[in-house]
Amino acid sequence: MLKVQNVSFSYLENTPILKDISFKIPQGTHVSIIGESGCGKSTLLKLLYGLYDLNEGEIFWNDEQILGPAFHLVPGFERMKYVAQDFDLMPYTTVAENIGTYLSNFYPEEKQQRIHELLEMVEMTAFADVKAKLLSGGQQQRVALAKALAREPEVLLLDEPFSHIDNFRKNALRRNLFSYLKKENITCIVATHDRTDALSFADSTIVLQHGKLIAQNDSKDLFQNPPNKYIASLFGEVNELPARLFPEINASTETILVYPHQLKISDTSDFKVTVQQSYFKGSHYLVLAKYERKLVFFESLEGLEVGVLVGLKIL
Ligand SMILES: Nc1ncnc2c1ncn2[C@@H]1O[C@H](COP(=O)(O)OP(=O)(O)OP(=O)(O)O)[C@@H](O)[C@H]1O
Repeated sequence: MLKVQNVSFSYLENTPILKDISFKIPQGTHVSIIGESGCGKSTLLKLLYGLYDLNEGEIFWNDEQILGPAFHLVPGFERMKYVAQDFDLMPYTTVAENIGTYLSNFYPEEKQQRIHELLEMVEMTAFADVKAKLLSGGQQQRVALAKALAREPEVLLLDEPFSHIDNFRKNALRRNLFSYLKKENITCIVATHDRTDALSFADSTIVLQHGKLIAQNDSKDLFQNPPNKYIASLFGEVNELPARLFPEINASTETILVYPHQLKISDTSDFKVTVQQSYFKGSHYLVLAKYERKLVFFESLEGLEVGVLVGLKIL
Protein backbone atom coordinates (compact mmCIF):
# COMPACT_ATOMS: atom_id res chain seq x y z
CA MET A 1 0.00 0.00 0.00
CA LEU A 2 1.23 3.48 -0.89
CA LYS A 3 0.17 6.01 1.72
CA VAL A 4 0.43 9.73 1.11
CA GLN A 5 -0.46 11.74 4.20
CA ASN A 6 -1.03 15.51 4.19
CA VAL A 7 1.80 16.23 1.78
CA SER A 8 2.62 19.84 0.94
CA PHE A 9 5.49 20.96 -1.24
CA SER A 10 6.92 24.09 -2.85
CA TYR A 11 9.99 24.56 -5.06
CA LEU A 12 10.30 28.20 -4.00
CA GLU A 13 9.36 29.79 -0.70
CA ASN A 14 5.79 31.07 -0.52
CA THR A 15 4.81 29.38 -3.81
CA PRO A 16 3.03 26.20 -2.77
CA ILE A 17 2.78 23.68 -5.62
CA LEU A 18 1.09 20.79 -3.80
CA LYS A 19 -1.23 21.43 -0.87
CA ASP A 20 -2.23 18.94 1.79
CA ILE A 21 -2.42 15.91 -0.51
CA SER A 22 -3.56 12.59 1.00
CA PHE A 23 -4.45 9.31 -0.71
CA LYS A 24 -3.86 5.58 -0.53
CA ILE A 25 -3.10 3.17 -3.36
CA PRO A 26 -3.32 -0.58 -2.70
CA GLN A 27 -0.56 -2.79 -4.15
CA GLY A 28 -1.12 -3.91 -7.73
CA THR A 29 -3.57 -1.09 -8.48
CA HIS A 30 -3.24 1.17 -11.52
CA VAL A 31 -3.96 4.83 -10.89
CA SER A 32 -3.93 7.76 -13.26
CA ILE A 33 -3.28 11.33 -12.17
CA ILE A 34 -5.04 13.91 -14.30
CA GLY A 35 -5.36 17.67 -14.18
CA GLU A 36 -4.66 20.74 -16.29
CA SER A 37 -1.10 21.57 -17.28
CA GLY A 38 0.92 22.93 -14.36
CA CYS A 39 -1.40 21.56 -11.63
CA GLY A 40 1.44 19.49 -10.10
CA LYS A 41 1.18 15.98 -11.62
CA SER A 42 4.90 15.58 -12.40
CA THR A 43 5.85 17.13 -9.08
CA LEU A 44 3.66 14.61 -7.25
CA LEU A 45 5.33 11.69 -9.06
CA LYS A 46 8.76 13.08 -8.16
CA LEU A 47 7.75 13.35 -4.51
CA LEU A 48 6.45 9.77 -4.51
CA TYR A 49 9.84 8.67 -5.82
CA GLY A 50 11.71 10.67 -3.16
CA LEU A 51 13.39 13.21 -5.46
CA TYR A 52 12.52 16.18 -3.24
CA ASP A 53 12.12 16.81 0.46
CA LEU A 54 8.54 17.44 1.55
CA ASN A 55 7.61 20.68 3.31
CA GLU A 56 4.95 18.81 5.24
CA GLY A 57 3.49 15.34 5.45
CA GLU A 58 4.74 11.81 4.96
CA ILE A 59 4.81 9.15 2.25
CA PHE A 60 5.01 5.42 3.00
CA TRP A 61 5.37 2.37 0.80
CA ASN A 62 4.08 -0.36 3.15
CA ASP A 63 6.00 0.28 6.38
CA GLU A 64 8.90 2.10 4.77
CA GLN A 65 8.94 5.87 4.72
CA ILE A 66 9.98 7.48 1.42
CA LEU A 67 12.44 10.20 2.22
CA GLY A 68 13.97 12.89 0.03
CA PRO A 69 17.57 13.85 -0.80
CA ALA A 70 18.21 15.25 2.70
CA PHE A 71 18.20 11.62 3.87
CA HIS A 72 19.82 9.81 0.92
CA LEU A 73 23.03 10.25 -1.03
CA VAL A 74 21.34 8.90 -4.16
CA PRO A 75 17.76 10.18 -4.31
CA GLY A 76 15.03 7.80 -5.45
CA PHE A 77 13.25 5.00 -3.63
CA GLU A 78 14.79 1.71 -4.67
CA ARG A 79 11.59 -0.34 -4.84
CA MET A 80 10.21 2.08 -7.40
CA LYS A 81 11.11 3.05 -10.92
CA TYR A 82 10.30 6.46 -12.30
CA VAL A 83 10.14 7.18 -16.02
CA ALA A 84 10.42 10.93 -16.50
CA GLN A 85 9.27 12.91 -19.53
CA ASP A 86 12.90 13.22 -20.67
CA PHE A 87 13.51 9.42 -20.76
CA ASP A 88 16.99 9.52 -19.17
CA LEU A 89 18.75 7.13 -21.58
CA MET A 90 22.49 6.87 -22.23
CA PRO A 91 22.70 8.35 -25.76
CA TYR A 92 25.89 6.62 -26.98
CA THR A 93 24.85 3.19 -25.71
CA THR A 94 22.74 0.69 -27.64
CA VAL A 95 19.08 0.03 -26.96
CA ALA A 96 19.87 -3.43 -25.51
CA GLU A 97 22.56 -2.04 -23.21
CA ASN A 98 20.29 0.74 -22.05
CA ILE A 99 17.58 -1.77 -21.17
CA GLY A 100 20.14 -3.91 -19.34
CA THR A 101 21.52 -1.00 -17.28
CA TYR A 102 20.09 -2.30 -14.01
CA LEU A 103 20.59 -6.01 -14.73
CA SER A 104 23.50 -7.88 -13.18
CA ASN A 105 26.35 -9.04 -15.46
CA PHE A 106 26.79 -12.00 -13.16
CA TYR A 107 24.23 -14.06 -15.10
CA PRO A 108 24.85 -13.10 -18.75
CA GLU A 109 22.38 -15.59 -20.23
CA GLU A 110 19.55 -14.54 -17.95
CA LYS A 111 20.40 -10.91 -18.68
CA GLN A 112 20.20 -11.46 -22.45
CA GLN A 113 16.94 -13.40 -22.07
CA ARG A 114 15.37 -10.62 -20.00
CA ILE A 115 16.52 -7.91 -22.45
CA HIS A 116 15.05 -9.97 -25.29
CA GLU A 117 11.68 -10.29 -23.49
CA LEU A 118 11.53 -6.57 -22.82
CA LEU A 119 12.53 -5.65 -26.37
CA GLU A 120 9.60 -7.73 -27.56
CA MET A 121 7.18 -6.15 -25.13
CA VAL A 122 7.98 -2.66 -26.38
CA GLU A 123 8.35 -3.84 -30.00
CA MET A 124 11.96 -2.68 -30.30
CA THR A 125 13.73 -5.98 -31.10
CA ALA A 126 14.87 -4.71 -34.50
CA PHE A 127 16.64 -1.79 -32.79
CA ALA A 128 18.56 -3.78 -30.16
CA ASP A 129 21.98 -2.70 -31.50
CA VAL A 130 21.09 0.88 -32.38
CA LYS A 131 22.50 3.69 -30.24
CA ALA A 132 19.81 5.49 -28.24
CA LYS A 133 20.66 8.92 -29.65
CA LEU A 134 19.63 7.72 -33.13
CA LEU A 135 16.10 6.82 -32.04
CA SER A 136 12.96 8.89 -32.51
CA GLY A 137 11.22 10.34 -29.44
CA GLY A 138 8.63 7.55 -29.40
CA GLN A 139 11.29 4.85 -29.72
CA GLN A 140 13.26 6.38 -26.86
CA GLN A 141 10.13 6.42 -24.78
CA ARG A 142 9.60 2.70 -25.40
CA VAL A 143 13.20 1.93 -24.43
CA ALA A 144 12.84 3.98 -21.25
CA LEU A 145 9.78 1.89 -20.30
CA ALA A 146 11.64 -1.37 -20.91
CA LYS A 147 14.63 -0.12 -18.90
CA ALA A 148 12.37 0.75 -15.96
CA LEU A 149 10.88 -2.75 -15.98
CA ALA A 150 14.14 -4.69 -16.41
CA ARG A 151 14.53 -5.23 -12.67
CA GLU A 152 10.92 -5.42 -11.71
CA PRO A 153 9.98 -2.55 -9.42
CA GLU A 154 7.17 -2.84 -6.88
CA VAL A 155 5.87 0.52 -8.04
CA LEU A 156 6.18 2.05 -11.49
CA LEU A 157 5.78 5.83 -11.81
CA LEU A 158 5.18 7.02 -15.37
CA ASP A 159 5.07 10.63 -16.51
CA GLU A 160 3.14 10.94 -19.82
CA PRO A 161 4.53 7.54 -20.86
CA PHE A 162 2.97 7.32 -24.33
CA SER A 163 3.02 10.98 -25.34
CA HIS A 164 5.53 10.49 -28.20
CA ILE A 165 4.20 7.18 -29.48
CA ASP A 166 1.97 6.88 -32.54
CA ASN A 167 -1.59 5.70 -31.99
CA PHE A 168 -1.18 2.26 -33.52
CA ARG A 169 1.83 1.38 -31.32
CA LYS A 170 0.46 3.23 -28.32
CA ASN A 171 -2.59 1.00 -28.04
CA ALA A 172 -0.66 -2.26 -28.48
CA LEU A 173 1.99 -1.09 -26.03
CA ARG A 174 -0.57 -0.03 -23.43
CA ARG A 175 -2.30 -3.40 -23.63
CA ASN A 176 1.01 -5.30 -23.33
CA LEU A 177 2.38 -3.15 -20.58
CA PHE A 178 -0.69 -2.94 -18.35
CA SER A 179 -1.51 -6.64 -18.60
CA TYR A 180 2.13 -7.43 -17.71
CA LEU A 181 1.96 -5.08 -14.71
CA LYS A 182 -1.29 -6.68 -13.51
CA LYS A 183 0.15 -10.18 -13.91
CA GLU A 184 3.21 -9.20 -11.87
CA ASN A 185 1.12 -7.26 -9.32
CA ILE A 186 3.13 -4.09 -9.96
CA THR A 187 1.49 -0.88 -8.73
CA CYS A 188 1.48 1.73 -11.46
CA ILE A 189 0.84 5.46 -11.25
CA VAL A 190 0.57 7.40 -14.49
CA ALA A 191 0.48 11.17 -14.86
CA THR A 192 -1.38 11.74 -18.10
CA HIS A 193 -3.32 14.04 -20.40
CA ASP A 194 -4.70 11.10 -22.37
CA ARG A 195 -8.17 10.06 -21.29
CA THR A 196 -7.64 6.50 -22.55
CA ASP A 197 -4.88 6.02 -19.94
CA ALA A 198 -7.45 6.88 -17.28
CA LEU A 199 -10.58 5.28 -18.71
CA SER A 200 -9.27 2.05 -20.23
CA PHE A 201 -6.24 1.21 -18.14
CA ALA A 202 -6.54 2.77 -14.67
CA ASP A 203 -8.54 1.26 -11.81
CA SER A 204 -8.92 4.68 -10.30
CA THR A 205 -8.11 8.28 -11.05
CA ILE A 206 -6.78 11.12 -8.94
CA VAL A 207 -7.69 14.65 -10.05
CA LEU A 208 -5.48 17.62 -9.20
CA GLN A 209 -6.43 21.27 -9.56
CA HIS A 210 -4.11 24.12 -8.53
CA GLY A 211 -2.03 21.70 -6.44
CA LYS A 212 -4.99 20.27 -4.53
CA LEU A 213 -6.44 16.79 -4.78
CA ILE A 214 -10.07 17.42 -5.68
CA ALA A 215 -11.20 13.85 -6.44
CA GLN A 216 -10.07 10.24 -6.23
CA ASN A 217 -12.50 7.71 -7.57
CA ASP A 218 -13.13 4.80 -9.88
CA SER A 219 -12.19 6.15 -13.35
CA LYS A 220 -15.50 5.13 -14.94
CA ASP A 221 -17.51 6.71 -12.12
CA LEU A 222 -15.61 9.98 -12.45
CA PHE A 223 -16.32 10.05 -16.16
CA GLN A 224 -19.98 9.10 -15.87
CA ASN A 225 -20.78 11.27 -12.86
CA PRO A 226 -18.25 14.12 -12.97
CA PRO A 227 -18.62 16.24 -9.80
CA ASN A 228 -17.89 19.43 -11.73
CA LYS A 229 -17.12 20.86 -15.16
CA TYR A 230 -13.34 20.96 -14.59
CA ILE A 231 -13.26 17.21 -14.00
CA ALA A 232 -15.58 16.43 -16.92
CA SER A 233 -13.53 18.60 -19.27
CA LEU A 234 -10.38 16.59 -18.52
CA PHE A 235 -12.07 13.73 -20.38
CA GLY A 236 -12.93 15.85 -23.45
CA GLU A 237 -15.46 18.44 -24.57
CA VAL A 238 -18.40 18.93 -22.20
CA ASN A 239 -21.44 21.22 -22.18
CA GLU A 240 -22.83 22.90 -19.09
CA LEU A 241 -26.44 23.69 -19.96
CA PRO A 242 -29.56 24.88 -18.12
CA ALA A 243 -31.49 21.81 -16.94
CA ARG A 244 -34.78 23.41 -18.07
CA LEU A 245 -33.74 22.77 -21.70
CA PHE A 246 -34.24 19.06 -21.08
CA PRO A 247 -37.74 18.49 -19.65
CA GLU A 248 -37.22 14.78 -20.49
CA ILE A 249 -34.96 14.41 -17.42
CA ASN A 250 -35.72 15.26 -13.83
CA ALA A 251 -32.64 17.26 -12.89
CA SER A 252 -32.33 18.50 -9.32
CA THR A 253 -29.76 21.17 -10.23
CA GLU A 254 -30.09 24.37 -12.25
CA THR A 255 -27.44 23.35 -14.77
CA ILE A 256 -26.31 19.93 -15.96
CA LEU A 257 -23.11 18.60 -17.52
CA VAL A 258 -23.65 16.81 -20.84
CA TYR A 259 -20.98 15.20 -23.01
CA PRO A 260 -21.35 15.62 -26.80
CA HIS A 261 -22.15 11.91 -27.24
CA GLN A 262 -25.12 12.28 -24.86
CA LEU A 263 -26.90 14.75 -27.15
CA LYS A 264 -28.99 13.56 -30.07
CA ILE A 265 -30.63 15.49 -32.93
CA SER A 266 -34.39 15.56 -32.48
CA ASP A 267 -36.90 17.36 -34.70
CA THR A 268 -39.38 17.53 -31.86
CA SER A 269 -37.07 19.17 -29.32
CA ASP A 270 -37.58 22.84 -28.45
CA PHE A 271 -33.91 23.20 -27.60
CA LYS A 272 -32.64 24.52 -30.94
CA VAL A 273 -29.00 25.30 -31.75
CA THR A 274 -27.35 26.83 -34.82
CA VAL A 275 -24.53 24.80 -36.38
CA GLN A 276 -21.19 26.62 -36.57
CA GLN A 277 -18.75 23.91 -37.63
CA SER A 278 -18.54 20.10 -38.09
CA TYR A 279 -15.24 18.34 -37.34
CA PHE A 280 -14.78 14.88 -38.86
CA LYS A 281 -13.62 12.40 -36.19
CA GLY A 282 -13.51 9.19 -38.19
CA SER A 283 -16.52 7.37 -36.76
CA HIS A 284 -18.65 10.54 -36.42
CA TYR A 285 -18.58 14.34 -36.59
CA LEU A 286 -18.13 16.58 -33.59
CA VAL A 287 -20.47 19.50 -34.24
CA LEU A 288 -19.94 22.92 -32.73
CA ALA A 289 -23.15 24.89 -32.47
CA LYS A 290 -24.50 27.99 -30.72
CA TYR A 291 -27.37 28.27 -28.30
CA GLU A 292 -28.02 31.94 -27.55
CA ARG A 293 -24.42 33.09 -26.93
CA LYS A 294 -23.20 29.76 -25.62
CA LEU A 295 -21.22 27.11 -27.53
CA VAL A 296 -22.69 23.61 -27.57
CA PHE A 297 -20.89 20.45 -28.74
CA PHE A 298 -22.73 17.36 -29.92
CA GLU A 299 -22.00 14.32 -32.06
CA SER A 300 -23.61 13.52 -35.38
CA LEU A 301 -23.10 10.68 -37.85
CA GLU A 302 -23.21 13.21 -40.68
CA GLY A 303 -21.54 16.57 -41.12
CA LEU A 304 -24.06 19.43 -40.84
CA GLU A 305 -24.19 22.60 -42.87
CA VAL A 306 -23.15 25.83 -41.21
CA GLY A 307 -26.15 27.91 -40.19
CA VAL A 308 -28.62 25.03 -39.98
CA LEU A 309 -30.98 25.03 -36.99
CA VAL A 310 -31.29 21.65 -35.24
CA GLY A 311 -33.14 20.47 -32.14
CA LEU A 312 -31.24 18.50 -29.50
CA LYS A 313 -32.33 16.17 -26.75
CA ILE A 314 -30.54 14.04 -24.21
CA LEU A 315 -30.07 10.38 -25.09
N1 LIG B 1 12.14 22.68 -10.78
C1 LIG B 1 11.17 23.58 -10.62
N2 LIG B 1 11.41 24.76 -10.00
C2 LIG B 1 10.42 25.67 -9.81
N3 LIG B 1 9.13 25.47 -10.19
C3 LIG B 1 8.85 24.33 -10.83
C4 LIG B 1 9.83 23.32 -11.07
N4 LIG B 1 9.25 22.28 -11.70
C5 LIG B 1 7.94 22.62 -11.85
N5 LIG B 1 7.71 23.84 -11.31
C6 LIG B 1 6.38 24.52 -11.26
O1 LIG B 1 5.50 23.68 -10.52
C7 LIG B 1 4.17 23.71 -11.06
C8 LIG B 1 3.72 22.28 -11.33
O2 LIG B 1 4.54 21.72 -12.35
P1 LIG B 1 4.38 20.21 -12.79
O3 LIG B 1 5.43 19.94 -13.82
O4 LIG B 1 4.34 19.34 -11.59
O5 LIG B 1 2.92 20.24 -13.46
P2 LIG B 1 2.19 19.18 -14.38
O6 LIG B 1 0.79 19.08 -13.87
O7 LIG B 1 2.98 17.92 -14.45
O8 LIG B 1 2.21 19.91 -15.79
P3 LIG B 1 2.21 19.30 -17.28
O9 LIG B 1 0.88 18.60 -17.43
O10 LIG B 1 2.30 20.53 -18.13
O11 LIG B 1 3.40 18.39 -17.40
C9 LIG B 1 4.26 24.58 -12.31
O12 LIG B 1 3.78 25.87 -11.95
C10 LIG B 1 5.74 24.65 -12.63
O13 LIG B 1 6.08 25.88 -13.23
